[in-house]
Amino acid sequence: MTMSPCRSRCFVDYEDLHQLLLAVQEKCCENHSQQIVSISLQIDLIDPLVVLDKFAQANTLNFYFENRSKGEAIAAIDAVTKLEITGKDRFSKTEEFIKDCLRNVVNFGNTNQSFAGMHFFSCFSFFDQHHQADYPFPAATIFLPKLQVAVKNLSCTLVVNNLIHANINIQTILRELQNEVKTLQFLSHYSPNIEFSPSNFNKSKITNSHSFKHSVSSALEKIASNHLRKIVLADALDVRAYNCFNLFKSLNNLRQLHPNCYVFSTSNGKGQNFIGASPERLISIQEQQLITDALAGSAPRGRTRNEDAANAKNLVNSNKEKHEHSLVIDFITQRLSQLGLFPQILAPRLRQLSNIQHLWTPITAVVPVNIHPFKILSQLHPTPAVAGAPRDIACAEIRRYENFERGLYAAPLGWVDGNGNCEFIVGIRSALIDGDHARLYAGAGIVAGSDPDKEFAEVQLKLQALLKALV
Ligand SMILES: C=C(O[C@@H]1C=C(C(=O)O)C=C[C@H]1O)C(=O)O
Repeated sequence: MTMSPCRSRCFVDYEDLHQLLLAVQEKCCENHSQQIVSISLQIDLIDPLVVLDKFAQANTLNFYFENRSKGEAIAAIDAVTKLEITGKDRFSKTEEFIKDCLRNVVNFGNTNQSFAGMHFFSCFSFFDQHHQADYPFPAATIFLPKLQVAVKNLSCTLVVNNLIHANINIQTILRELQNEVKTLQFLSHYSPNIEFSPSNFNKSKITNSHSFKHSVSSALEKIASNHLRKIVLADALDVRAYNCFNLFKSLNNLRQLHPNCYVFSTSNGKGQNFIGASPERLISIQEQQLITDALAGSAPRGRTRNEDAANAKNLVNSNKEKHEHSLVIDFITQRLSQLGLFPQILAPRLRQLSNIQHLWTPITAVVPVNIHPFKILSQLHPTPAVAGAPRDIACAEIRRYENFERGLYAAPLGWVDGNGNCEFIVGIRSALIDGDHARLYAGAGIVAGSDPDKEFAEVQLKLQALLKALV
């Protein structure tokens, strides 16, 4: 038995792996079938963003997810298998896809590590059908990556997934793994030196300020006539830069400027990326413990400590903001209860970000093993934090008021493993990047008492914070 020391922490028993792959292939030949072999290895600490930069190609599906305050980051590169679909049953179809893959897997290596084993990466659009025919992402994408590097609590895990069948060359798989491990070993010594040099750009508005405020006033009339209680209206900003946007640089800026947000990026394999820094967790499940955020009601951060405290106090005491917030809590608890869960509402608190602060109420529940995370996603998305109430009426009105496709904006995006652990966030404060062009998105919740000027200012505040990170 040969042990190949490839780095200080990573030992791959290539002989054992070779035997396993041959045995799996033999079975595949007998049954005329395919099988996934998922190899998990502990490796030296490496920045997953550096991995994304090194391995991501414009023509592959890639995913990046980082939560600095939790000490977690994941890069997922290229797909072993994927599903891209549209339509109402997109959540149940993606659930079936995962279940099919899980029936067909053999694990190898260090499976007790955090983020070991198969993880699926997924993004959805806000609506299940696009009105813009050439919108570059499907309504649902899910993929199992070929290569995944994840960090949690300063420990780093490499997962390499392979599809084994009769015609695959096992030697090639082993050689590729050796090369990947070698490349990662080299990258672990690499510390990116990213200069912050804003590039030249031109901005153009999708909605002018007058028409956004007009939409808010019109929505307020509908709220006054009881047609609606809340609607979230978004604005988009188009930016054309002198050079192509640098994904790596933008993500690095985002994680530095918004250290307590989820920084994310997902690609469509055709050259477009959807990226952002979102404060809003849709669901996170760890060993059946679910946590979700009711996040709605906002105020800017103050320029001084006193101003900041005054803004926070006004926010916490505002009946209008509290009403906007409670609509989200009510919806989430109702939906979780309909699934047979028993939601617990934790104490309300403030979520203070670098530029803005929000009312925030975490809600927890225990998830029975027979309820898949995607069932919960399909129940919760979209919450009144990004759509409104009643939900269906709000969604129909959003289509009427907004003159652009929301696409992946304000929709679920995240990962799920084979044991029902997952983390999905809401893709707000986000941008669609296409070469030298970016479309930035942000919105604000409108309820009785909203002021069109203030709502417009809130959206601009969010857009400017994003723009600062991108260029
Ligand atoms: C819709 C967005 O944010 C949502 C709207 C908020 C509000 O209006 O107070 C607060 C948090 C989010 O739920 C966005 O940032 O695009």
